[in-house]
Amino acid sequence: MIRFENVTKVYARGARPALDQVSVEVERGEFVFLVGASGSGKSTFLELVMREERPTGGRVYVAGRDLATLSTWKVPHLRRQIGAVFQDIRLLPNKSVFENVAFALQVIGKPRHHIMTTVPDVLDMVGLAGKEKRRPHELSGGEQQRVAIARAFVNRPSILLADEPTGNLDPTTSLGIMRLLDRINRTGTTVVMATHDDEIVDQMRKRVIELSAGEMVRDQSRGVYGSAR
Ligand SMILES: Nc1ncnc2c1ncn2[C@@H]1O[C@H](COP(=O)(O)OP(=O)(O)OP(=O)(O)O)[C@@H](O)[C@H]1O
Repeated sequence: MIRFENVTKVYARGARPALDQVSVEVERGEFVFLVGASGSGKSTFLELVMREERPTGGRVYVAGRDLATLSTWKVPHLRRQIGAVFQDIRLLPNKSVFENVAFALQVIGKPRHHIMTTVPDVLDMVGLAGKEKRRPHELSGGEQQRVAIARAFVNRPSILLADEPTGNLDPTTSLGIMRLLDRINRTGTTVVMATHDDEIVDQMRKRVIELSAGEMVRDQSRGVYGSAR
C-alpha cells in the first residue's frame, strides 16, 4: 500500500536530510506506529505519502502508483484514497458536527442522498450519534477528534494517516481514540500513526517504525515505544 525506496528528503540546500535513505513497505491493512524524537522526520514521511512534499531522492509508491510520475491533475484522486487526522483538529468552527463530516463528501461531489445516509452511519461508528447538531466548541477535545476521524474516514479511504492524533488528549480519552483507529483498521484500512505517546504504543503492540534524525533505525512487529526495552 505504501512503499518507500531509498527515500531522501532535504528541505534546504545544505541542511541535513529530514529523511535519509528510508526504505520501508507497509502492506494493505497494516497498522503502523511511526515513532522518534521531535524533528526525526515523522511528519515529513506522512507528507510524502500525501504528495504534499516530494522526495529529493528515491521513490515513493502509494496504492500501486509511483508518485514521481503521477501527474498533478491526478493528485486529488490520490488524496481521496487517503484520510488524514492531525493533532490540531482543524474543524470548521461555524459548522455543525454533521456539516463538518458532510463537507468532506460535498467537496468531492457526492450526491445529497449519499451524504444523508453515509454521514449518520459514520457518526454512529465514531460514537457521536445524538451530537450531530453541535458545533465544535460544544464538544470535548476527544469528541472533536472523533469528528475529525469521521471526516477523514467517511469516504472510506484505503489509507488513514494520523499525525499525533492523541497529542492534546488525556490518557483515557486517548485510549478511546485508539480503539476507534483500531476499529477503522479492522475494516481493512491501512493506518499509519505518528506519535510520541509511549503508553499508547506499548498498549497496542502494533508494528513500530522508529526514525532518528531522518534514518529508519527500527522496524519491529508488535513493538513498543522505546527501543531500550
Ligand atoms: N517545510 C519545511 N522546511 C524546512 N525544513 C523542514 C520543513 N518541514 C520539516 N523540516 C525539517 O525537517 C526535519 C524533520 O521534521 P519533521 O516535521 O518531519 O519531524 P517530526 O518527527 O514530525 O517532528 P515532530 O515530532 O516535532 O512533529 C526537522 O529538522 C525539521 O526542522
